[in-house]
Amino acid sequence: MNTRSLHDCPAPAKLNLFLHVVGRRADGYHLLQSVFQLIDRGDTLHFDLRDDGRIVRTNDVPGVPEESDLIVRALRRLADAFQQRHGRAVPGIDVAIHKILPMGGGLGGGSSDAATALMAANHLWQGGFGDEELMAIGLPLGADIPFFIFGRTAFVEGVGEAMQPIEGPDCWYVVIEPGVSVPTPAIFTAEDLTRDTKPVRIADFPAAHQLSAYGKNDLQAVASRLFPPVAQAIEWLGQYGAARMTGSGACVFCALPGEAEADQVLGQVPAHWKAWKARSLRQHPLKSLLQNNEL
Ligand SMILES: C[C@@](CO)(OP(=O)(O)O)[C@H](O)COP(=O)(O)OP(=O)(O)OC[C@H]1O[C@@H](n2ccc(N)nc2=O)[C@H](O)[C@@H]1O
Ligand SMILES: Nc1ncnc2c1ncn2[C@@H]1O[C@H](COP(=O)(O)OP(=O)(O)O)[C@@H](O)[C@H]1O
Repeated sequence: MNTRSLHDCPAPAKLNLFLHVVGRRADGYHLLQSVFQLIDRGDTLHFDLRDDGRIVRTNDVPGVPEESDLIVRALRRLADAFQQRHGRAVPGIDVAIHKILPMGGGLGGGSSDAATALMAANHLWQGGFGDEELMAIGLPLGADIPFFIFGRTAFVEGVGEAMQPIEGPDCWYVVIEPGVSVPTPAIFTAEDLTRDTKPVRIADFPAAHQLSAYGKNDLQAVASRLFPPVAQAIEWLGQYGAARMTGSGACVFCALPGEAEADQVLGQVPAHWKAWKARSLRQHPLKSLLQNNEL
């Protein structure tokens, strides 16, 4: 295995099969309950060691300056932790990103990129940090980062820090990108957001194959009001099953039992929406690749 580079590292998207707002913390942050499901579509990252200690993003990402990129910010935090633990600076790293996930899509793209960067750089730098440590480094930058490092279908509580593995569905999804970018703060500050859904327990969940239709997304009504294309996509996709929004939007998904059924729905999607299919994943593909030394 090449010890100086890791190329073609996957940063998969997630879907929130349901997302309940069950309360609010004293600091204004909302307490959530959600099932997070990984899917086999995502960004791809490439890493090469440097020898000058610098952390460099080597390509442009429209709308995301290098300094504010979650990848770069996460790697800086990892470099600080490395310095503290090992008493020396990191070697540095180049990161190239091939971005296909939409921003403000509720697919967790930025968080997944950051999680992949933390896992890959920890490997290349031989940082020796465990998953729990990487999760703690990532959490202040994005609530979804710990989930991507956890890397399995999970029941997530709190503000994204409490996770339990669960058995997820084995199915296909059709996902519509309604063409708008939803800013998460606008949803959480809305007056009409309901914040009092009764907490659920894993014991309440239906069988795994029915999980994609369980519960609801409490952020959906507000997002639909503020961004009408979200409501239109949910209504259209609802012809084919339980269609709902992921995260704070804007993307909308519907579970289908197989690829053929997903292809059938995709063939009908109106031309003004971008849409695609993806399969549910049981495990984060980068974790499997690193564990099996396959990169
Ligand atoms: C709701 C989720 C579900 O996955 O949405 P997506 O980002 O995936 O769409 C996440 O928890 C999003 O968490 P995160 O990605 O950290 O949100 P940010 O954009 O940093 O949060 C922006 C703002 O939303 C509010 N916020 C966020 C998360 C939360 N549990 N309660 C909140 O009240 C806060 O005011 C915060 O300052
Ligand atoms: N590497 C990155 N990829 C995507 N977005 C990023 C990245 N770094 C920072 N961001 C910022 O995070 C915001 C949320 O992006 P993203 O995580 O893709 O959406 P969501 O949280 O809705 O799933 C973007 O609008 C962007 O400004």
